[in-house]
Amino acid sequence: MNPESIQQFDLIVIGGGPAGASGAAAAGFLGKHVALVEKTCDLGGAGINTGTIPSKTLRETALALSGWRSRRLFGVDLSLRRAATIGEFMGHQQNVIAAERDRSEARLAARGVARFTGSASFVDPHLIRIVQAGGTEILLRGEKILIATGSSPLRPAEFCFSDDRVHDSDEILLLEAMPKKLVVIGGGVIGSEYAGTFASLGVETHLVDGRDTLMPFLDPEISRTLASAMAENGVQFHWKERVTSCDATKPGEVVLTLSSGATLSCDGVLVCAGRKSNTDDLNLAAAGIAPGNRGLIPVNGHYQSAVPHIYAAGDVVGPPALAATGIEQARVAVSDAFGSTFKSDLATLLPTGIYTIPEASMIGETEASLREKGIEFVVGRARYCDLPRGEIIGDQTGFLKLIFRQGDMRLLGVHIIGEQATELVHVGLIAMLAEAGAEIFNRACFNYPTLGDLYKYAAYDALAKSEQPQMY
Ligand SMILES: Cc1cc2nc3c(=O)[nH]c(=O)nc-3n(C[C@H](O)[C@H](O)[C@H](O)COP(=O)(O)OP(=O)(O)OC[C@H]3O[C@@H](n4cnc5c(N)ncnc54)[C@H](O)[C@@H]3O)c2cc1C
Ligand SMILES: NC(=O)c1ccc[n+]([C@@H]2O[C@H](COP(=O)([O-])OP(=O)(O)OC[C@H]3O[C@@H](n4cnc5c(N)ncnc54)[C@H](O)[C@@H]3O)[C@@H](O)[C@H]2O)c1
Repeated sequence: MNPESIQQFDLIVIGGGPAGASGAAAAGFLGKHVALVEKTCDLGGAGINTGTIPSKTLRETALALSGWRSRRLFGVDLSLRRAATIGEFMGHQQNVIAAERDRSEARLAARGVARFTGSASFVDPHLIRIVQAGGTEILLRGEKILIATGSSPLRPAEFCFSDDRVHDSDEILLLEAMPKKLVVIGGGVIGSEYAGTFASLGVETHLVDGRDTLMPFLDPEISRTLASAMAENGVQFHWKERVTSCDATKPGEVVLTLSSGATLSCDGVLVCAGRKSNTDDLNLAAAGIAPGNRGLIPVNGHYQSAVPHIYAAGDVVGPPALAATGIEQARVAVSDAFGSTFKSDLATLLPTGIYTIPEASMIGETEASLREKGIEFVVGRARYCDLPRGEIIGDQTGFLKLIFRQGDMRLLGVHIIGEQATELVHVGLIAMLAEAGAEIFNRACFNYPTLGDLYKYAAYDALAKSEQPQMY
């Protein structure tokens, strides 16, 4: 190819998911000449197309169709009296996805980002080849490069994904009929979220996990409460089990054999057994980058790879592998690449929001992490059902748990399960960023009746306990 036909950019972003789109927009905001290359026709990656947005929308649709939120309201029974159709279940998410893709395109256009469609790979550390659908090739040269190619579901060999009853978390969005009995493999975040969604629709739902604790990174009280709430919602757990074989040779039922020898027959299997980085097609060797385990690209605190002008952000660099964090990582990368102070570091406090039924959320320290560090603490709790707002919405299991440092009562950790947990956590997040303690909740006047008041009562609970210094 004639070198004059190679287009030059200040930044080439590979991947149009949350991380790539945010990095490209940030560089455009800084006045840089930016190209964004996305392999598929649609912007959005797992964030908009196959992960975050569809799964959250399906959950909300399932809650509405099943009348789940109103089933505990005295004298009101809006619970599902007929099976939801697949069309009812899937329709809303398709609209939400389309609207969010349009917003993402518009943001990039507003920042003057040039869009390319095709699969990108390295020719040399500055030169990127794009292969388009018809086989046409385009070459771009970038002063800086941001890799944001995301991740894909792991597909363990024992599952026959070629069968249309066996799905990963991408394919579940292509369901053409509602399963009667679904077995979800993996009680991580994806498996737990989808198990709750399907169970709330009345699908017989089984969850198989090799461990014996639901999401062990959660506060143990939250994890236990979540597991029992999910069981009450109809999820049947099979702990300390792995699938050793998946027989989909017969029509009708798929038969799964578990490590204990037990079998489970079902008409739907959803495998949520982790994810791997999308780096196989990038020809990273030509860039001088050696990926690690599951294809992860090693980076420093500014998301710079071993090759100084090449950055990587989002799922492709590994945990926490969230849309929330990928977006911020890409902004840090772009700031560093162009010497801007716009965003020098990733926030030290990163929330976790889990859209199970019920929701759970956390930020900061756990009791276990504080014990490990030898820091004395006081825990304050407030239950949804002890507040009028909790009573009004009929949330009988929800609670907020605040962890304060003994002595100065500075807030160190927030753990919530219940309605709006993923929103409520932000009150605690801001208090923690402001380095505030229990006193801020004493001073604050919250709307009444609200779930915000949980913070006040949990703080009062902790203040009362702090009179007797000990570890609670
Ligand atoms: C079911 C599910 C639910 C989730 N729920 C949440 C949630 O509630 N909250 C949350 O914060 N996170 C959630 N996540 C995680 C979140 O979706 C990811 O962390 C996020 O999408 C990662 O963004 P990314 O930009 O790094 O990668 P991706 O979103 O994976 O995007 C990468 C893009 O790069 C493109 N690409 C790959 N290779 C190439 C190439 N060679 N050339 C050009 N383009 C390429 C891909 O086509 C893709 O569009 C969820 C994930 C799943 C699967
Ligand atoms: N709300 C959110 O923030 C959100 C929602 C969904 C996904 N995500 C992101 O998606 C990523 C991946 O999630 P995931 O749930 O697929 O993976 P994961 O690694 O979190 O969980 C996988 C689970 O599957 C189990 N497992 C694996 N193989 C198994 C087997 N053969 N038999 C039985 N159990 C098995 C593991 O014990 C584990 O509990 C996470 O990193 C998370 O960051 C985030």
